[in-house]
Amino acid sequence: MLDLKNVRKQYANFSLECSMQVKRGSITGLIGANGAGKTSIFKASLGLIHTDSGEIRMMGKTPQQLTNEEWEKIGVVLSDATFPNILTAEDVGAILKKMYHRFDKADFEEKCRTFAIPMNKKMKEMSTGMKAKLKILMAMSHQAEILILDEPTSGLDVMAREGILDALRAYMEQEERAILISSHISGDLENLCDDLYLIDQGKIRLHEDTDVLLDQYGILKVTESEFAALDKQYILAYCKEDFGYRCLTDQKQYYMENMPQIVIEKGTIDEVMKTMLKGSSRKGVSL
Ligand SMILES: Nc1ncnc2c1ncn2[C@@H]1O[C@H](COP(=O)(O)OP(=O)(O)OP(=O)(O)O)[C@@H](O)[C@H]1O
Repeated sequence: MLDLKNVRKQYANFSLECSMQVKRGSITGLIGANGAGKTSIFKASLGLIHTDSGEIRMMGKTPQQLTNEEWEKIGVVLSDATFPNILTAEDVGAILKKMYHRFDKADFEEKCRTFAIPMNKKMKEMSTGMKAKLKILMAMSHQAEILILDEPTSGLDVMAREGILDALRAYMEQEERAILISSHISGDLENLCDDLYLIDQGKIRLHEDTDVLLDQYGILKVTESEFAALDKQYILAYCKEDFGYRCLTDQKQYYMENMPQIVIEKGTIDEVMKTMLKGSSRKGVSL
């Protein structure tokens, strides 16, 4: 559905180098710290920024080759793009109806009610959460085949976030759809996505099925002497801690069977990220 191959973009102090895939029928998550390059990937995928090299294919075409009809099949949330803030949700609905053949007004209004978005309040008078929800509903309002959602849950409280995640799951009930979503709230992605990409300083550091990540990845917490004796063949990254070393493995079972004395914690996304990112920093060393 969306394919990025060796895409490169050089800014003065930042270099993006990325390959990734979003498949039909799946939700792909992109996770990374502030400034890691998430928005740049979203903008490149939509042809909104020029890239220096590499291939980008959205539904088999470059962004420039997409027809208006094909653009209608893409629903987008970008943090710095929205309608003028003097418009109300009702005005937005009227505009979307003109823009998209497949805009479903009744469904849009129903969802606005469900998510407590007032129809007649100007966007500039709405809360941050209301505006965030409205942007997601806009992206979902025209039966798009792929949703490109850059930090859509940012600014939402727990209940609103859960509601939106449920709406995204319901959106995926129709086959052949796909979602690319970024978030810095790893719990959101852990519970929603089929596969995850971890990006750091413009590079994809890890790509894994979420189930595999949660089942097979683990964090080994070892003392200095345990670390010295550790069989490191399945250690992906490690970093120094006060107690010794924190090591990331994608073969938790191997260490549980062969070194039962070692403390092994579940590989939550936060733990995996922390170890991968620290492992490349001054404090630790990547293998
Ligand atoms: N137009 C630009 N000119 C120069 N540098 C840019 C430009 N746009 C982005 N950058 C740089 O590219 C890097 C990645 O930015 P990007 O917005 O893609 O990160 P991000 O992961 O989305 O961050 P955040 O989570 O804070 O939104 C940053 O260092 C940013 O300063």
